[in-house]
This record gives sequence, structure tokens and C-alpha cells, in this order.
Amino acid sequence: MTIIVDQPQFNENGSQEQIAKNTPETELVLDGGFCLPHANSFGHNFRDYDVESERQQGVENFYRVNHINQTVDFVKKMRKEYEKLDKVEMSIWECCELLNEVIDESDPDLDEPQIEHLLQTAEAIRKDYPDQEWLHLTALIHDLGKVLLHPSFGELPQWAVVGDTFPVGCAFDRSIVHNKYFLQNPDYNNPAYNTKYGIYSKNCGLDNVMMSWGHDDYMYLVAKENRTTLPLAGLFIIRYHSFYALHRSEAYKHLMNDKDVENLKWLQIFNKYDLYSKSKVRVDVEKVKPYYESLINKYFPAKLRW
Ligand SMILES: O[C@H]1[C@H](O)[C@@H](O)[C@H](O)[C@@H](O)[C@H]1O
Ligand SMILES: [Fe+2]
Ligand SMILES: [Fe+2]
Repeated sequence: MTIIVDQPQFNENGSQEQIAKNTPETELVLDGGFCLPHANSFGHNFRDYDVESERQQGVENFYRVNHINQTVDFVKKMRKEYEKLDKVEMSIWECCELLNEVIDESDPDLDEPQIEHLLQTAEAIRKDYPDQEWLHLTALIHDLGKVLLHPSFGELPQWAVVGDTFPVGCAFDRSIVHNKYFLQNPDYNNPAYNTKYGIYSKNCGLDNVMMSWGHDDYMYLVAKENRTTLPLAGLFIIRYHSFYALHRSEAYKHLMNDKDVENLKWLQIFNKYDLYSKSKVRVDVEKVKPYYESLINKYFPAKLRW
């Protein structure tokens, strides 16, 4: 079975000029034959959060704590702290290597070190979209924000770093994984935050929405502030790749603007590779390293502030 993706349309509305400037010139090549596995490495469907498995309990407990603690106040506090980018100075590749030690407790489909996941995603997307080098690099770095788990970044708990993300400041959608635990979130009963729009307005644009704090928003911040030359679609992928309620369940669409709608098409392509490339088959790191190093040099400074 192969994944069929619709070809995104980039030239149909008023924001055409900006999009044209910020997305790569080459035409998007349709699916090149990436095989969708029938099951994850544990023999279950991907993203089945209820099936009894060796990871189920740990993952559910992760979401319980995550849903109770991700509040408007918490997100504001974290943004302020990490905006400083005063923790570490290092290159993109050094960060990939740091992730060697990181395992994601929220993931029912993978218990391999994170560097494997980065390379598996990037290599899978590279096969199907050989000319979109910005997409290969986006895939390589999309989860680097998980470095927040590391002692030199404050060793944040898993619930403040990984897992699916969702907006805070408006009602939590029912499609969010293990949503029953939101009942214990203090924002759940706050009338300023628990309506459809909450503190936001119709089509205000995701840029104006506060997402639960974690590796997506952090890595977006790092890439932007260190002046990456990645296209906006790449930054959008990094920032919202864990927002499954939007890109899979179509919740919160009322908060999107036209630009978000365009970028979402790329995110939906990316997601197939992010999710279904997870496996026990390891990538030969040394073999692929020179290729990714050349992309890093092209789109990022040698050292970044984290
Ligand atoms: O457990 C996973 C993992 O943390 C991923 O990095 C994230 O992007 C997903 O949304 C989440 O479900
Ligand atoms: Fe992620
Ligand atoms: Fe990922």
C-alpha cells in the first residue's frame, strides 16, 4: 500500500505572493511509494492509545499529568523562560547527538532513541521527495526540541516536552488523546478559557494562538531566532507537527487564517512520514551524516543559541 497525498495548491488566494516567496520553487512531487506499515513495532495499530500493550499504561499516565498541568499560565511562564535562548550554544548536529540519550514516554509506537526517529523520518521523506531538500532538513530537526528533557536545559519533565499539543486559552477539544483528564485542569472551569474561542477570535491565525508548551514550539523558536533560511512551510511543520487535533481530526480550524490553510497541506504530507516511518530498522548514521551536514550548513548558522 502506498500513501496517496493530494498535491497542495499554493497559488489560489491573496496570500499568493508571500507563499510563493517562502516555499521552494520546485513542483511538489506526488507520493513516491513510501510503504505504509500495517502495524507498529509492537504489533498494534499506530496511535492506538487504548489497546493493551507494554506501553499503554505509561503513555496514559503521561497524558494524565500533561493534561492537568498545561495551562495558560504555565505556557506563558515557559515561553518567557525559553525565549531567552541562554541555555546552551551548539550546532544542529550536536543537538541530534544529544538526542541519542532521549526516549519519549508519550509515544505508543516507538521506544528507540530519538536520533533514530529523526533519521528514519528524514530518510523516508527524502526517498519520496528527492528534490525538496528543505523538507529533508525539516524532518531531521522537527523533534530536536526534545532536548528540553536534557539536564543542561533544565531537565523538564516529559509532560512539558513531548506528546500531542493543543491550544490553551480556549475549550479543549474532545478529539484530543485521553481528553477525560482535562477535567482536572484548572483552566477547564475558567469561563475566560473554556468556550469555543476563549481568548481568541475567528480566523485569528495560529501564530496568535498559545499551544501547550513542548518540543514543537521550542524548536520553532530556536530555528526562527537563529535566523534559519528554511521556508515558512518548514517552520510551520516544526511548530504544529504534534497538533493532531488539527491535522488529523480537523478541530480548531476556526482559528486558522489563509496562510495556515496553505501550510497545513505540507504538514499533512510530513505527518505520514513522521508517524509511519517509526520502526526498529536503524539508519546508518555515519553514512547519511555528510548529506545532512551539508543541508544544515546551508540553512543554519554553525552554532545556534538554545
Ligand atoms: O508521542 C508523540 C511524540 O512525542 C512526538 O514527537 C509528537 O510529535 C507526537 O505528537 C506525539 O504523539
Ligand atoms: Fe514530535
Ligand atoms: Fe517525530
